[in-house]
Amino acid sequence: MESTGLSNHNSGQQQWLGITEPISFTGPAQYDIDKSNELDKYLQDAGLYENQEEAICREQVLGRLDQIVKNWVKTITRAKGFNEQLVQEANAKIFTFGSYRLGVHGPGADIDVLCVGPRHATRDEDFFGELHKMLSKMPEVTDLHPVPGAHVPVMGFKFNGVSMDLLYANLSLWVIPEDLDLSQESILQNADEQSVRSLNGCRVTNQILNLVPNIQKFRTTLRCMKLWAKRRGIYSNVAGFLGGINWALLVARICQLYPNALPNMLVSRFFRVYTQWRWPNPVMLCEIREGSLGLKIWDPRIHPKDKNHLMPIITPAYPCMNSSYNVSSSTLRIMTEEFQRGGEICEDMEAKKADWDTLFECYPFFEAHKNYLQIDISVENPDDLRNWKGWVNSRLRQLTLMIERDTHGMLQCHPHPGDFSNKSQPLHCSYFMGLQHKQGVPTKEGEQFDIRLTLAEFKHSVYMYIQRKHGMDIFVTHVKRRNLPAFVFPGGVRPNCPSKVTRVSKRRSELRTSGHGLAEKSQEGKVAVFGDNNDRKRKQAEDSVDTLRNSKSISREYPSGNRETGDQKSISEINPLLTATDTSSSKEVEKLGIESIMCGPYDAHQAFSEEPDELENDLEYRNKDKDFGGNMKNINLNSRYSESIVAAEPVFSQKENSSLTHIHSNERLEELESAELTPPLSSRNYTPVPQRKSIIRFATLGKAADKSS
Ligand SMILES: Nc1ncnc2c1ncn2[C@@H]1O[C@H](COP(=O)(O)OP(=O)(O)OP(=O)(O)O)[C@@H](O)[C@H]1O
Ligand SMILES: [Mg+2]
Ligand SMILES: [Mg+2]
Repeated sequence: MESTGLSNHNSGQQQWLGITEPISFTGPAQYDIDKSNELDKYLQDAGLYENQEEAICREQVLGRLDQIVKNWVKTITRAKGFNEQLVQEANAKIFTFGSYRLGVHGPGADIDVLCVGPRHATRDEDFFGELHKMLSKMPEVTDLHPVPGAHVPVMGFKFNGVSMDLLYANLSLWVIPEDLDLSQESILQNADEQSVRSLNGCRVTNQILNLVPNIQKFRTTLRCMKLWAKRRGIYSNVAGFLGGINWALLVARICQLYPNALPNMLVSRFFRVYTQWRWPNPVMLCEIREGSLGLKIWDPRIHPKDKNHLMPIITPAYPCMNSSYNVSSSTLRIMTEEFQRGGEICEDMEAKKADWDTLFECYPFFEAHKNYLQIDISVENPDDLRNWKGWVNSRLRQLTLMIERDTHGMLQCHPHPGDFSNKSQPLHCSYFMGLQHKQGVPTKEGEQFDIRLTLAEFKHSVYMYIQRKHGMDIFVTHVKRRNLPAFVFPGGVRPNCPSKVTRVSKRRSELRTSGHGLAEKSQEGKVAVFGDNNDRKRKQAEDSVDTLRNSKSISREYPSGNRETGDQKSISEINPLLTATDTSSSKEVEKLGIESIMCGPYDAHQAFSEEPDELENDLEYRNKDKDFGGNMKNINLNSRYSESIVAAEPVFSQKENSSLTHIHSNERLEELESAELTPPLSSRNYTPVPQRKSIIRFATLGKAADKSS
């Protein structure tokens, strides 16, 4: 049985959850009560909650699905010749997990469901065979899409219009009891790898709910962070950002660290903690247990590959794993900037200089860069589009890694997590990536980057899709901002003038507008965020806690928490490290608190002495685990990539070339210009959209080059 994680330690009168003591037991001030109510309303107005009718529909669908798997298991038990008693006893059961189980799903979200079956109900023959056949005959079931070869095999479909991801765990039990408890470790005994992975989702979701001090506050905060991450373009596991599970774990840890905080406080502490977090120190909700079954757990001290993880967010159920292995240095940098921006806006909100709208502003992706890569894909048959899209989407992360590798990190990629399509071309779809010169590094006179080979290599790897059909094509082009196709803009209409400059983090704007010495500047910026000014604000907030203690006005929606410990003294008491500091400077105290929770057996300096090699690691992982249903042909990609990575010769060249990147050192902001048209290296019968150039050339042409910017 997994531990509930409730700590026996007492801090004053408080029990707490997690691997360290909380940073603060402070409860809400009136400001927090108001702000949390405002946030609730914002989330409701944003349409995040489904209505009663939809909720009932989901429950009915789940009831029907449970009946279906129960019928299925009886059918296959009988067909296998078992006696009537076993047929009667034969049982299968469904469990929900993911955002639906956590209670943070929005209208239209999928329901993640695990079907648990007895030992004689096999995955390949019975689940992906017989059950698939039964579902395919049901009129309520549409879009049935089995992916038996995936890392976590899944059957996707819609049931009465509700999207479902159905996994299967084949247990070693002959009979599945109705009150089966998935939390017990023995459930994993003799289960195959896929079953262990499939069970993991439910076990993790249950543990998260056990490990947060207040589920309702966790839910509201998580809904907020999910909406925020989607608006800021950083919600996507496959693109190298974070997905639902990762956001849930990050929020859950904040809930542990601030057990009495309301959602608005949790949101601001989220940004504060994760801006200061020294990755790759892992975020964990509980200790990583070794367990008794010898299953592989995340441990960079033992497994060299685990050292490559840049932003480890560890799942809390045995066998503990890192849920965010897709994060790269680029996506980590982008997310860190967003955390910084979020933190600054929360502080401005306290000063009444910003509101929730400011925080949730959409990231202006198509205004943020001057240069983009457009990745167009096409098929000949509508049935092929889903597979080809899924495959290419799962490979795009390679492109960013390859470009950054081949330009020695001087060109940075910013992937857009979504896809775009032009209504007039239903068999096409496009992905986009922003390109920018590495921030904070002065460019050299005449510096050029040639990424043609990189693109060719990428396309070559994409074309190795083993299920590739005739007409499945990909075409990559460089586009300047002014030449972006209209279909990427809302309503398919290109805005006449760029939207009002949206709020970026102070750190990012410093990096954009300064030349040399930016790394130091960003450090200064960071200090400033947590400097004197904030201590003053924090003091004000805590003063208002005291004021509230004497106040009778308590909101109905968010009654203020236990305030017995809501003062600075209690923070000092709970954490010996904090007692050594000047308690009048509570922000500094919190900062030390954040530092202290990162120490431990997985300390970054100890565990991560080697330079990570994301690309090699990722390719090896993908190649082996076939995480997107299709297989790659068996060629040794890894050794080839490793050679490129270690190559002493720079990949970029100084000589004149029709497809080079020129970045002149005396320009602060690079301007990129399309090259003369050169035939594409591998365009395979695809007709490019006019105006775009097939080969990439980047040139700094001075500030006047891009009149549209
Ligand atoms: N990278 C991963 N590592 C571990 N578990 C994962 C991972 N990706 C998905 N899962 C499991 O599968 C569940 C469902 O994944 P899904 O992508 O549907 O996200 P979700 O949490 O349900 O959020 P969403 O609202 O986006 O659907 C997760 O909650 C998690 O338990
Ligand atoms: Mg889901
Ligand atoms: Mg899902």
